[in-house]
Amino acid sequence: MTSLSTLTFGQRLRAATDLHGPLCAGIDPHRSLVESWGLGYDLDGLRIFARTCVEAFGGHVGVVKPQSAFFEVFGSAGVAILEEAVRDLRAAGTLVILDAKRGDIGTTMDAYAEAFLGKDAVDAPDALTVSPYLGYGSLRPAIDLAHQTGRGVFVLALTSNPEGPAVQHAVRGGRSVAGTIVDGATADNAEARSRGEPGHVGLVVGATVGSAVQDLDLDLAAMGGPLLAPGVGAQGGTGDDLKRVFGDALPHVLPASSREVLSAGPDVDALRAAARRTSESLAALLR
Ligand SMILES: O=c1ccn([C@@H]2O[C@H](COP(=O)(O)O)[C@@H](O)[C@H]2O)c(=O)[nH]1
Repeated sequence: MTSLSTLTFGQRLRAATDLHGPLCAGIDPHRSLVESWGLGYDLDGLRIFARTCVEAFGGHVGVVKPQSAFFEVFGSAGVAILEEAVRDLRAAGTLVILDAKRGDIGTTMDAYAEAFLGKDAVDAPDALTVSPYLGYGSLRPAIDLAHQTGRGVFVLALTSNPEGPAVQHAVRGGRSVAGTIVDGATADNAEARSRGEPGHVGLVVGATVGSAVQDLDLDLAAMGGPLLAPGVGAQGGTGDDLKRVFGDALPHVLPASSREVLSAGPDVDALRAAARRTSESLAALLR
């Protein structure tokens, strides 16, 4: 039997979603959520919140996306809790996309890549979200290192927030900014695509972006990598929105939902059941 660690990120992601469904469950310990679980908004509360999510999702949900910001708020001790969650989720067989949206000039990007995607990275996730707004090419160290270490990256293309279009829809030389990002990912996934396999470069396209994919003439189905779609649930994105936004790219979509699923906590069984219900209804819609 092939060991999981010899598989590429694209292959592992496909196996995880085939087994557990397409949901990417977020771990976003907002103050209001932590308090609604009856916990203090402090290190002890954060630790219990994270461990409860790990117990509910680990081995039961295919993909989990912790939001780094909510752990960084608590300084290095908060980051240690995040690292523990990443380690425990992966040990339970759940893929982890760390939502840290790193992006910088190439030489600094080298260091970010080593920190999160390198072979010696501490408690490294399976994939990292990255921001291309210093230019898609500035992400080269992360894209290449992820490929070498069997990990993935998710590049922001069309984000779910209302401020995104001002930058992402801008056109230069006849191509939108988002279009150049799709083109970059398509090129980086070409080799995997030629082998009929999913690529390791994914894109972030929000469930709330309306007709932008069609308006900007983006061929997401041909991109060859996964499409992480935040905005489902608390931001108003629905299953029908996913259908409208992604069209024939739907089979590649990984819908991400944090607050809506997390609001079923703190009971582990209730949290797990909410994730399972969401995943099942999304699977029926996407496949
Ligand atoms: O375009 C983007 C990119 C990332 N996010 C992140 O996803 C979750 C969404 O949380 P919900 O509670 O389901 O709204 C959060 O961590 C965001 O930072 C996004 O929403 N949109």
